[in-house]
Amino acid sequence: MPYEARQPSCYVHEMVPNHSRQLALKNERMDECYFDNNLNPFCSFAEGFFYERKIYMISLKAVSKKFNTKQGQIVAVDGVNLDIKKGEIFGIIGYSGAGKSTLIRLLNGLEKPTGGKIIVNGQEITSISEAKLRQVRQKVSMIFQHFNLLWSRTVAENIAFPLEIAGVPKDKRADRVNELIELVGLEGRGDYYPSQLSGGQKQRVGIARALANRPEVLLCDEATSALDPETTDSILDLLISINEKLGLTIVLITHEMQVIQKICNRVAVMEAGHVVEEGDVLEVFQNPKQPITKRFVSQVSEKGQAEQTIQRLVELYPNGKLIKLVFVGEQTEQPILSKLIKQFDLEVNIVQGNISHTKSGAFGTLILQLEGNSSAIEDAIHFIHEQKVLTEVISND
Ligand SMILES: Nc1ncnc2c1ncn2[C@@H]1O[C@H](COP(=O)(O)OP(=O)(O)OP(=O)(O)O)[C@@H](O)[C@H]1O
Repeated sequence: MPYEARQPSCYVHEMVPNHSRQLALKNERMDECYFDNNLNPFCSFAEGFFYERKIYMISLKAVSKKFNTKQGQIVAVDGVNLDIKKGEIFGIIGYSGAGKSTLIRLLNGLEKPTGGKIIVNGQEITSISEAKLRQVRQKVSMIFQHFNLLWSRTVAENIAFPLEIAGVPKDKRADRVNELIELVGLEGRGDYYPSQLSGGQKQRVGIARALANRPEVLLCDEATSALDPETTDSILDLLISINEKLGLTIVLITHEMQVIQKICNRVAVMEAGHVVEEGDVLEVFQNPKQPITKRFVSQVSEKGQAEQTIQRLVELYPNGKLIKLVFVGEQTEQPILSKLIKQFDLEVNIVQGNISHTKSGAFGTLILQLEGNSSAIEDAIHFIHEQKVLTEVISND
């Protein structure tokens, strides 16, 4: 249902009637309609409730894309439903072959779906003419992993290119190019050729060029995958600032959870052509549901990495008991291990350990495998407790 019920009292004082939009709503059989001061979202009064119409910049309804190849049919995108809000940064993550590139190319009409509907800024783009599609594309621009710059043109000429195509007069082009060069932090580089720029600078040119015709949506196709981590960070910062300054909706595809973590409001996880999980980034990080999402989240969370390591150790050391000791400060200097071996009739194997030194002291963990009779193991754990070392049993045989 496209409407969300609200208690009547919550919006009344913020709304002004808007007659032109009332006409638009007549078809939707609403009794009355009101708008907030920004005319967005608009609401209507019907059956005693206010309904807030959710405004989406992009909606995908049961979208599929199949390719017929010599080897048979490939279903690259399979029945995807997605709603991307105006002004948000939306990330689509998946491993290679999941269907991300195909999906993003569907959003600006570079690919035509074999099933379903795609609505961009209120316009259904799946069945419109090529001429109309070209207009939509001016409002939905794209940046690429390998920048796709014109190598024989300078930075300024690259940025001016979409303006030339759109028929913007020369003097206006020059002003807009200067504005864009400043926006992306390339002052003084206007006369350089792409070959004279670093990877990060090339992507800045790509971003400036994509923004030239004031798009409403920026699609980013693995835009930072060819960059080193530091440059990636600076390009992501630039995307955040553009999103905030211009209110631009950004849709990006990536296979790196760091990118999602750093800049996205919401994320969809793709696997084998399907969106298998979707939600606010924080929620997905805190409570990933699907195995593939858990794997992506573990790329970036220490907890996730530790869980993965422990899982591996449990498989590698199935006998006895695996215990984890956590040392903090002075405990790191105690000879616990030698006492343990001397006092108890046990096989003690060090499975993994690390100590990190920080300005405020040392801390570390040690994972041990204890093999022997069960009462000796219990006594040993009790002994470690007495030394005030935090102990956790992570597996029993
Ligand atoms: N033009 C095409 N013709 C035939 N098959 C295609 C075409 N484009 C994509 N595919 C196939 O569709 C599937 C999804 O590909 P897609 O490139 O969308 O995935 P991806 O998640 O972007 O992966 P990658 O990051 O490796 O590009 C793959 O099996 C791919 O081989």
